[in-house]
Amino acid sequence: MAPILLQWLDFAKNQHTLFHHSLPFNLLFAFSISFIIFRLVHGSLFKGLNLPPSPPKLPIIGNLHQLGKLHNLHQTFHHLSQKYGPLMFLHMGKVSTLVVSSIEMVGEIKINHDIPFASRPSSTASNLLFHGRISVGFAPYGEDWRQLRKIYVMELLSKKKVESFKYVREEEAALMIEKISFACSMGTPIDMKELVTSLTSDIVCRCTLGRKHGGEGGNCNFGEIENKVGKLLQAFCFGDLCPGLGWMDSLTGFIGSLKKVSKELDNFFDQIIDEHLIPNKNNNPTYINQSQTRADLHKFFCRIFIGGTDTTSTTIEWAMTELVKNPNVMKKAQAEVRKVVGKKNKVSDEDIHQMEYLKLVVKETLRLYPAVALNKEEEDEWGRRKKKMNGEEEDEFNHQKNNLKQNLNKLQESDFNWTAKELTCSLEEKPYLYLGLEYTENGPKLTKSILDVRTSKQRYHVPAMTTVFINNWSIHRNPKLWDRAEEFIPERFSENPIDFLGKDFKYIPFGTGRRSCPELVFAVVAVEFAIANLLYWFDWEIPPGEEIDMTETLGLTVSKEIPLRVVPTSHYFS
Ligand code: HEM
Repeated sequence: MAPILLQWLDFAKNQHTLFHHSLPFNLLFAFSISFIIFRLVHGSLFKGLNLPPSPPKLPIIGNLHQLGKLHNLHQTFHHLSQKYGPLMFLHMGKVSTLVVSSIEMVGEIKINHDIPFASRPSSTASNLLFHGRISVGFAPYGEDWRQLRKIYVMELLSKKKVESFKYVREEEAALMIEKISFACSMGTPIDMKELVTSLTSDIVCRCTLGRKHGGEGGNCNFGEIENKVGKLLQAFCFGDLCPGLGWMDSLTGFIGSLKKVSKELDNFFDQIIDEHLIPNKNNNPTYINQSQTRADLHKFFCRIFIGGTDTTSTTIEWAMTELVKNPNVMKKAQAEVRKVVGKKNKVSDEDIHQMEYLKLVVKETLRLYPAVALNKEEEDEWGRRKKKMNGEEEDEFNHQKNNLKQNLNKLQESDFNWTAKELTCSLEEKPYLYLGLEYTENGPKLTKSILDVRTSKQRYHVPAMTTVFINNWSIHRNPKLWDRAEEFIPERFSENPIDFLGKDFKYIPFGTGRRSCPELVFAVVAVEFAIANLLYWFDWEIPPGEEIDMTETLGLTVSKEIPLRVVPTSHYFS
C-alpha cells in the first residue's frame, strides 16, 4: 500500500513545492492510512450497480495510482481504454469518471444523453481562480450558461464581427512579421510559442476589448496568465478527489498558487476596466457603461476570457512543428500561399479562401493535436439542479424525492440489493451517488436507477454526477478510423467532406453538441491567417544540431512541452 500512496502523492509533488519536509509527509501518510482503513470497513459505495468496465481499484484513491503523470492524462486514458474498452469507468478518488473513446459511445452520450451530460464539474481551482464566478466554459448547464453563450455567439464574436476584425488580424500579423524580420537580421532562432502566444493574445484582446491591454501599442500578457490558469485548472487537487483531504492542498502550495494567479487575473481585469473608464477625446467613457460596478465587470470578464488564446496559439505551434518536420508538406503549402498572394506583399482574408492545401494542413493539425484533447462534461448534480429549478419544478422534485423515501423498502426488494440503511444514507448524504435525473417532456424527473448508457452488447449504470471525458485525441488517432493514423498527411482531407462542426464523431477538434466551441470560425480564421503569413514571408529550419521534441503536456490545452525553436530566413527581403 505504501508505495502506491507515495506514487499518488507524487501527482501533487510534481506540481507544487511544499513536499520537501518529512514531518508533514509522515503525518499525511498516517492520516491517509487511517482513512483507508475507515473506508475499507465502510464498504463499497457502488454495490448493486452494473458499472462499465474498470481497472481494478484501491480503497479511497480508486484508480488514481494508475493515471501516471497528469500532464499525459489523455494518453493514459487512451492506453487504459485499449484494455478496458471505449466506455471505461474510473474512480478518481471520490469522483466517478467515465472515459469515452469511440465514436459509437460519443453518439450514445451526445445524442441519447446530451442534456444530462451538458454540465461542467465545478472544482476548487475554478472556484478560487474566479471567486466562484462562472465562465461560459465552466458554467453548469442552465439559463446562466445559455445567456453567456448567447453573448459570445450573437454579440462578442459573431460571424459578422469575425469578418470585420480583418484589420486587427492584418495589423497584428504585420507586427509579428516585424519581430521575425528582426530575428532574421540577427540570425537568432525564434521561440514559436512565445511569438504566437503574443499574436493570438493580442488578437483576442483587441477583438473582445476593442484594444490591446495596456492601451494603444501596449503589450497584452493575457496569454501568459491564461496559460497559468489552464495549468492550475488541470492540476491535481486533493480536496476535489478525496473527501476530507482538502487541507492537504494548502500544504502542497496548491491553494497558494491559485490565490496568486487569481490576483494576477484580477489585476489584469482591473487594468482593462481602468483603461476603458478613462474618458476618450469626446469625454465619453469608452465601451464600458459607468453604471456597472467593478465587481459586475470582473464577473463578466471571468466569464468571457478564458479559453481562446492558448487553444489558438497551441494549434499554430503544432502546425509549424509538423511543417518543419515534413519539408515536403511545408514546400507544398508555401508554394500555394506564395502563388495565391503573389507580389502583393500582404496576405488577405480573400487570399485565404483560395488556399485549399493550407486548410488541409490546419485540419490535419487539429486531428493529431486537438488543442482540447479531453472534452470534460458532467452529468447534472441533484443539488445544483435543485438550485436552478423554478418553484414548481422544485415542488415536483421534492414530491418525487419524498415518494422515493417512503418506498424505500419496496425499492430495495424489487430493484436493488441495497439495504434500507444504505439507501437512506444515499438520500440524505450522497444522493447523487445512487439517484439520477431523467429528462422527460414534463421536465426533470428523479429516477431510481440512474442513467443507463447502452452499448451494442450491454447496458451499464452510470451514477449521477459522473464526470465524462470524451477523449477526442484517442478517437483522432484510432487506426480503425484513420489510415496511417499517427502520420501527418494533410491530403487525407482532400475529397473528404468532413468539417469542424462535429457532426461526424470521427473528427471533433471543437467538440460536439451543446457545449462545443462557439468560436470555431474565429479560431480557424486566426490559425489559417497566422500560418499563411509565417509561410509567405519566411523559410523555416531547425537550429543546427537541435532536434524537435514532440512531447505533449496537458494543461487546459495539449501543448508542446518544449517550445518549438526555429530559425527564420526572409524570403522577400534578402
Ligand atoms: C483552435 C482553437 C480552438 C479549439 C481547438 C477549441 C476547442 C474547443 C473545445 C473542444 C471545446 C469544448 C467542447 C466540449 O466540451 O464539447 C471548446 C469550448 C469553448 N471554446 Fe473553444 N477552441 C478554440 C478556440 C477558441 C477561441 C478562440 C475562443 C474564444 C475567443 C473559444 C471559446 C470557447 C468557449 C467559450 C467554450 C465553452 C463553450 C461552452 O461550454 O458552452 N475557443 N473549445
